[in-house]
Amino acid sequence: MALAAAIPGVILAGGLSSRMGQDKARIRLGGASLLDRAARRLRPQVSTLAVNANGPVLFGEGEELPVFADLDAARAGPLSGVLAALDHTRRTQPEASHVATVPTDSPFFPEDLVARLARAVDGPERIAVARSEAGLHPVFALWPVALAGDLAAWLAGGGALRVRSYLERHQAREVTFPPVETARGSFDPFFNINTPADLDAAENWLWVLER
Ligand SMILES: Nc1nc2c(ncn2[C@@H]2O[C@H](COP(=O)(O)OP(=O)(O)OP(=O)(O)O)[C@@H](O)[C@H]2O)c(=O)[nH]1
Ligand SMILES: [Mg+2]
Repeated sequence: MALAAAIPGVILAGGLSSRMGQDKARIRLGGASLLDRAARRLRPQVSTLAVNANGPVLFGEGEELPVFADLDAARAGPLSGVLAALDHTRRTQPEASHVATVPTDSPFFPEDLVARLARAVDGPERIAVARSEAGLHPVFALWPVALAGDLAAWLAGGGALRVRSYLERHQAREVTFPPVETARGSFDPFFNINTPADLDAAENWLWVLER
């Protein structure tokens, strides 16, 4: 199946950031917020861009984007954001077959993420998800709009909240991405900032990359 060229993108920023202790989307890394960084990186890869968040969103120097919240207050983890993304896409871009999601807290994700995931999609109900040496990265995925009803029923029916369980249920296609090579060694392109220590590590990799 040739995926329609136009794939919308959504940045998932609806979590609680409890390990960081403050909204991760607003945290600054090398002079830009994590949200602005994610937007800058995803923008060239998608047709339109929006943000899933459950509180106020701050666009610093970045482009102002449409924001939509979870459909209910359950805060059932990343799948709540995915469901909201499917609903948003169905309403705003009825012609799109899939929507791409990335989290707000992984500033180094691949610049060919969406293109490579799209090549793995072989049908209108196929999910494609990213993998690297570090493992599976369940929120870096292309989600079929056709699964909106199925995912809503899965969450409402008390289906497992783990994204992995939902990916297994639908036999998602996995696409493996290589490490980022630098003069100081390699690191995972899906490096994820959950804690203040992770932020320090990200500052170091950014410094190395900009050298
Ligand atoms: N919409 C929505 N997104 C969520 C929810 N929980 C997590 N996410 C998103 O899922 C992705 C992975 O989340 P984590 O980094 O594990 O969680 P977090 O809630 O942001 O941070 P912690 O509270 O420290 O776990 C991020 O993009 C989050 O914004 C939720 O209940 N609703
Ligand atoms: Mg995280």
